[in-house]
Amino acid sequence: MSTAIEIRDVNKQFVLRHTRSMKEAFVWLMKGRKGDLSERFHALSDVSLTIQEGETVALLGFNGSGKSTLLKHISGVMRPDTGSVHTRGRVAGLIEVGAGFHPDLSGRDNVYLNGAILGMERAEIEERFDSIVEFSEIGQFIDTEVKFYSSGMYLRLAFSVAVHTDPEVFLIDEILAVGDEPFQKKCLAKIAELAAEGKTLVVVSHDLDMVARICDRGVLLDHGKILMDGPVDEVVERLRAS
Ligand SMILES: Nc1ncnc2c1ncn2[C@@H]1O[C@H](COP(=O)(O)OP(=O)(O)OP(=O)(O)O)[C@@H](O)[C@H]1O
Repeated sequence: MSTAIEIRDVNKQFVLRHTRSMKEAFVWLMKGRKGDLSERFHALSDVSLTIQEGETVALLGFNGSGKSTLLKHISGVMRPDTGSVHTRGRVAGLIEVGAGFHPDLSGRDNVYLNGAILGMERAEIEERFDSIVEFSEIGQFIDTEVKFYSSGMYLRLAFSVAVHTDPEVFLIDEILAVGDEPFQKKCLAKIAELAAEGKTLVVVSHDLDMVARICDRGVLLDHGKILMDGPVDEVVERLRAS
């Protein structure tokens, strides 16, 4: 089995910009701009994680623990300040609803745009177009500009494009929550199918029962650090106990 995702010593800081009073800014200027008006915040601290091909991994933790930030590093939309992230094979991420979609274009044009962003050739998209639309159940709305879509409709199309790219690594953040129940079930069945085919999955969700069903391994994050890494049931139990 080979490595699908290799994360080594990743650190990521964000700058927290506070609103300052005129007085504070004046004092800061008078002191010769010493010190920093902004504060730095460690979103990820020395995170190392190796995920093998075919593993199904849940990133778990309380709000703000760094799960989405870590997933964005794996997808490549964020880069670490220090450390490295390597992935192998085609990566498709469902991280933010509507990301990679252009609001003024129709669903049809966005399938081509999003498919290209996810690394598909035009001929591949053409070949899979009908199947993408069928899975999404968008129907006649495929020729409507996506700015008129509901968040559930966005999700349907984005999920459908992503699974049709035939990714080796599939990343999913919370967003399934915006789909209605029948579509969520359909997505979960599709995700289980991908896992059974040996694809690598990394999932972020607060739905602990759902992740325990679809993932084997759990990684618990706390204040940007990995606190526990092991069988998903044990990690879920630890999270529930904390
Ligand atoms: N672009 C950004 N700029 C500044 N701070 C950010 C940015 N992105 C995330 N953060 C901060 O980093 C921390 C970790 O955020 P992240 O979204 O990774 O947490 P999470 O574990 O996914 O949380 P949740 O369960 O609420 O989705 C949070 O405190 C968040 O405010």
